[in-house]
Amino acid sequence: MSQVIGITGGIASGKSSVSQFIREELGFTIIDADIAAREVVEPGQEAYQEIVEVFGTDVLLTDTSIDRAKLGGIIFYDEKKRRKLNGIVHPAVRKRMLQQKETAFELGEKVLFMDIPLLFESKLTHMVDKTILIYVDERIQLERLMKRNGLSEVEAKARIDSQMPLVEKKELADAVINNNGSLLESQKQVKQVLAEWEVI
Ligand SMILES: CC(C)(COP(=O)(O)OP(=O)(O)OC[C@H]1O[C@@H](n2cnc3c(N)ncnc32)[C@H](O)[C@@H]1O)[C@@H](O)C(=O)NCCC(=O)NCCS
Ligand SMILES: Nc1ncnc2c1ncn2[C@@H]1O[C@H](COP(=O)(O)OP(=O)(O)OP(=O)(O)O)[C@@H](O)[C@H]1O
Repeated sequence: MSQVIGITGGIASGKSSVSQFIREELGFTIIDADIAAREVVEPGQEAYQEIVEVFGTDVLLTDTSIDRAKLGGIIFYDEKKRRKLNGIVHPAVRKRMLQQKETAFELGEKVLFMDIPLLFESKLTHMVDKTILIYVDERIQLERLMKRNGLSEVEAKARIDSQMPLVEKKELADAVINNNGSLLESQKQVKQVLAEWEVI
């Protein structure tokens, strides 16, 4: 029987690092919502035009692509605008991910993973059979986010605060990977969970 496992977490909690391990070391397909969200806003795509209509040409770079830093600087500080952007981008992302899932299953894959940051916030659990949460304490999340994106504490905090707290997500997930430690320790936990679920 085919199965979809959802990987979720918070911004900079380690989803991509864990997904990379599952793809490269364990050999599974990962469908990534962040990548889909980039593709559907490329010039010429449906969501692109809507973003320009709502947010104006101010959020475009000179090559006409979306200025992600600028758009982020708007929507992470304004819930109304964030909802507006989500309303434009999320339906297109869901559609794209479902197409990718169909293709993978048609190619004979039995288990695949979807990396969806806003799985619980957007109530997308119906898209997956089981959920794995990549958890970190908020202090570590803040530090890793500031470092990776070169953000100030205020900027990083605004991004974290735009999401459901990871302690709340813990209650909703089928399995929790504690990524406070090294990546190797997290990889061990992932293998343990997948072995318990008889996926590997
Ligand atoms: C605001 C945008 C332009 C900023 O782009 P940027 O390249 O800086 O960030 P990136 O897309 O890589 O996202 C990084 C992380 O930010 C968080 N995040 C992104 N969008 C949102 C959102 N609307 N609400 C809460 N958290 C978000 C996620 O944890 C995501 O993994 C971009 O994130 C975006 O278009 N967001 C709306 C679509 C969306 O919700 N994407 C997330 C999953 S579908
Ligand atoms: N166990 C770890 N130890 C040290 N650094 C880590 C660990 N896990 C992840 N990181 C680092 O923390 C940052 C965030 O990790 P990653 O990009 O995997 O998170 P993410 O959840 O995919 O983030 P986002 O949703 O924002 O794209 C990266 O710079 C990554 O190298």
